[in-house]
Amino acid sequence: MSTPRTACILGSTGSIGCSTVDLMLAQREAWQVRTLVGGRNAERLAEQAIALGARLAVIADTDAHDLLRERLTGTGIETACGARAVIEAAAEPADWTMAAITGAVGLAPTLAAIRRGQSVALANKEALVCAGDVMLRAVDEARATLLPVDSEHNAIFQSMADGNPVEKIVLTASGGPFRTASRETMARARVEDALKHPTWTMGAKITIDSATLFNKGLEVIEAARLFGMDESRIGVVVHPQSVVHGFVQYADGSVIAQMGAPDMRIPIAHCMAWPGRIATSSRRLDLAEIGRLEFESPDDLRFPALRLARESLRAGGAASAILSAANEVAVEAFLERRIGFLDIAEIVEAAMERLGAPPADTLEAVNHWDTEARRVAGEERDRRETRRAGVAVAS
Ligand SMILES: NC(=O)C1=CN([C@@H]2O[C@H](COP(=O)(O)OP(=O)(O)OC[C@H]3O[C@@H](n4cnc5c(N)ncnc54)[C@H](OP(=O)(O)O)[C@@H]3O)[C@@H](O)[C@H]2O)C=CC1
Ligand SMILES: CC(=O)[C@@H](O)[C@H](O)COP(=O)(O)O
Ligand SMILES: [Mn+2]
Repeated sequence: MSTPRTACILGSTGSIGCSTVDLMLAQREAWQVRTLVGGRNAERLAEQAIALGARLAVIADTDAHDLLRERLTGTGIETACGARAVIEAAAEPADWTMAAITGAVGLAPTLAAIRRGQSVALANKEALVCAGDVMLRAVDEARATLLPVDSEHNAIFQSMADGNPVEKIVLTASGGPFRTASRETMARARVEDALKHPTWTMGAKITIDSATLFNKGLEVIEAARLFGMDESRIGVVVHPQSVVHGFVQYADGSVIAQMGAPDMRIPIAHCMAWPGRIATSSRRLDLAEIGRLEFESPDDLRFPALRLARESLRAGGAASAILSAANEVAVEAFLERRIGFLDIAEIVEAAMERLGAPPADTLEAVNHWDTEARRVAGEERDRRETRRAGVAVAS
């Protein structure tokens, strides 16, 4: 029997994290999970640490540490808490790390994992969007291997297997819950409506991003960074069934696509086994049962996110970091019912207009513009929230 590979899961308590834990439990003899990191969910983190026999469980929220310690008393599993402990945990030796913390807060731990120079399976797209140059430089310097978890990027990665020059890549988008909705319906959309993703089950932030199409915008930026391609060679097509995840077009006109059931355990398993493959119990595709695969162009008027993402790539510098940070602020405010659904893209556009595309080739600069974007987006959010409250009182 071969020696188990050691692993660390950042964001183990979330949607991607739980799928990764499932796969690791199904392959117990092949993996030794050393470190698990969660945000607030101490109960789930403790259960996972016990089930996997982890050595260390770290929780970002210091208020949740007592509960984590209590649940792990007598198990021999060490615990720690706070942002610094999360980064230190990510820097602990591990052959393979899953980076699945949501948002720019995942950047520092993901960079810490990259810097120790092993394999990092990247789900946390916001980190690559906000700090592309910094992250890719760190990958080169540490000779780390970055494996794309995001279903579309994993599909492209799998479809590029023959190493020939690529003419164009295409990412598919489900279109989200408002694919066929009118702008008026979208203006009135409630949190519950926006969280009804048609095909995937995911965390709240990415589910709202799918509804605005900012997820696809972030993914265009993610693809530009991962595959070193200009945005003009990265297409997006709406595909409501989420069966085809990405296409690669070659100079001879051939198009290679990857398909699979909409289940993240498939791309995660690909990253765990790469360059080999492992078995999963994920549902197999029955194309005759599905019957039809549809494709259509995205509507840029109802969904400005793709245009904004492309503008940010063309502008360069911190523009994509500003877009992503402002989007994080706006999505959080929408989930808290402080702003309307259409306000999300308007807040992002306003932050981009106000801050432009300043240089951002160091981590300090990225962090600075991330903070600035959150401040400016916060002002835009507050203005809109006040206006909404005024309208509500008047009516
Ligand atoms: N879900 C999916 O199918 C896909 C997700 N992705 C990307 O993967 C990432 C994760 O998504 P998803 O799993 O859906 O999100 P979830 O919200 O389900 O999970 C996020 C994880 O991050 C943890 N977390 C939050 N804040 C912190 C923090 N400050 N420090 C440490 N950990 C923290 C959460 O902990 P806790 O829950 O304990 O608070 C949780 O474990 C996102 O970037 C998303 O865009 C990409 C493709 C598909
Ligand atoms: C599973 C995955 O990779 C998500 O990023 C998914 O793509 C979201 O669905 P949308 O296509 O609706 O953005
Ligand atoms: Mn995706």
